[in-house]
Amino acid sequence: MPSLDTQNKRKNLPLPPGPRALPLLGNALQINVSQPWLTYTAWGKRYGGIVYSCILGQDFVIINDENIARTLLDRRGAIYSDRPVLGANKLFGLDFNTGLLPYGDVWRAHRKIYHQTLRSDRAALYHDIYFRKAHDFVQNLINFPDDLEAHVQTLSASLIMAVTYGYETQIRDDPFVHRVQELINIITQTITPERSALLIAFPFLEHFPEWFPGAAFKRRARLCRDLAAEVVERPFQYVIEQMAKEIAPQSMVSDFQRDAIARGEDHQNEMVKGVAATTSSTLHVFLLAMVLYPEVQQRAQAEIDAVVGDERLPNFDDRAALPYVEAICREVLRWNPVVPLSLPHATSSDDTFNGYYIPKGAIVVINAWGITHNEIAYPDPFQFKPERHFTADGQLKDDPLFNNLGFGLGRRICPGRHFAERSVWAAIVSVLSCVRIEKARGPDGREIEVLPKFTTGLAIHPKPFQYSVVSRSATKAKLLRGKIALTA
Ligand code: HEM
Repeated sequence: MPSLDTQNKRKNLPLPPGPRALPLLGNALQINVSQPWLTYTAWGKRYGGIVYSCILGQDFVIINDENIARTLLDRRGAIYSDRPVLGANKLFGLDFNTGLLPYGDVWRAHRKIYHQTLRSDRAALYHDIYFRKAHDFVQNLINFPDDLEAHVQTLSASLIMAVTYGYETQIRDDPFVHRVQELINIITQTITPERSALLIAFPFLEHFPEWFPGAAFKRRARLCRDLAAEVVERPFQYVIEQMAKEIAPQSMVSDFQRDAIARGEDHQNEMVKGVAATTSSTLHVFLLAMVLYPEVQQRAQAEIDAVVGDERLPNFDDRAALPYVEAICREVLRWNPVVPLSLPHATSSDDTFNGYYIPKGAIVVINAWGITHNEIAYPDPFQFKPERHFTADGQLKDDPLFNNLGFGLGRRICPGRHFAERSVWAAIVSVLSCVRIEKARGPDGREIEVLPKFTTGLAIHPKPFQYSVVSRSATKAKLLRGKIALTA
């Protein structure tokens, strides 16, 4: 049942179709809370590309169709670029985060910084760093194959720390990487729009004491606030101290601080926080796919061997000559988008679309998972098939990685996508070039089957699975360890 406000304002226009709602609760009980994208995909099949639902009085518009998503978010950006005001953001000390800011001047100032430091030509300046970290990652995989989760986290957090703050993390077990990861786990598992609808509906929950039964989220909130303050402030202070001593290496923060000082502006600390989860989860998905699809791995390795040979490691100059590796990167984002419902958008004014009324303040959910699992656009959607990204005459489709729906849409599209797609490509091509990822074998010598299972939340990643890592070439292993020069 729509909120009273919505009912009063919609005049004669219907809301988009959707499931019948219960009084007060709305559709709250019909949603699979741990995997809401499954519910939304089922609703999409029944009601179409745009669906209305209501949870505890909060309007939700769910988009299950890429064209509709692009029409509304890309072409009507002035209406569809807000974020829902989620009580949980403030409670968890995350209201500083660009991804959660309302559409307005503060958000614009954040985006300007991202644009200055992460747009395509700037992201290209970090090529050395992407590969240096990718090579550390492959070495970690070879030396400590049981610690996959720690390695993907180290890779993504250390990339971000190096580029953002000029801070070199340890190759393994960096205490700062652990803190960032703790924060990310809380953010991605606790703060979903569906859970936050509870706080919107029952704001008094915020005031329950921490010891109150059922108020466990308040304890997590306090932990999250402390972590967020630490993760944001500590590295920023590090840069400021290094700058004062005139020994700060080049980084996004130091560059930006120098510019800001030159322009006489206040110092700002609005850099990348809490985004490491997406890059690491993407690599996690890639490794899972390689264990499950050895024939895909073999084909990619044959392509790399033919182009790169055994005497050097791949670099960005090889990219155009490796279309199958490119298709693997696209398929990783399609097969299991790590932010399955993107980040929720919200409408900042009323709108009409195809004769439907879209209320102001509605939470707009892009069901990226549902769209990339549509059987018509992607036959056999659960199969990992890089071949689907080629045209019938064998050309890679004109659909570059940085445009992938997995990076969101419209004015809130991921500003880190150029950085992310380059660092993910560097890691994927380095892994494929140097090692084979295989199923692990049990004591009887038989392969251990892998059944893909995922965590839940705003950003998801595969649950631990068993695999083994086999070095493909002694020369490349030496190149990785830096014993011989890295390029031919
Ligand atoms: C494979 C890696 C990544 C994926 C799949 C990804 C995906 C996304 C998605 C789906 C959104 C929401 C877009 C929308 O609302 O329509 C987003 C937003 C965002 N991403 Fe990424 N991202 C990745 C890496 C990064 C990196 C490396 C950075 C920064 C260095 C970054 C910074 C951000 C920021 C700041 C936002 C919020 C933008 C806003 O609200 O205006 N992301 N990302």
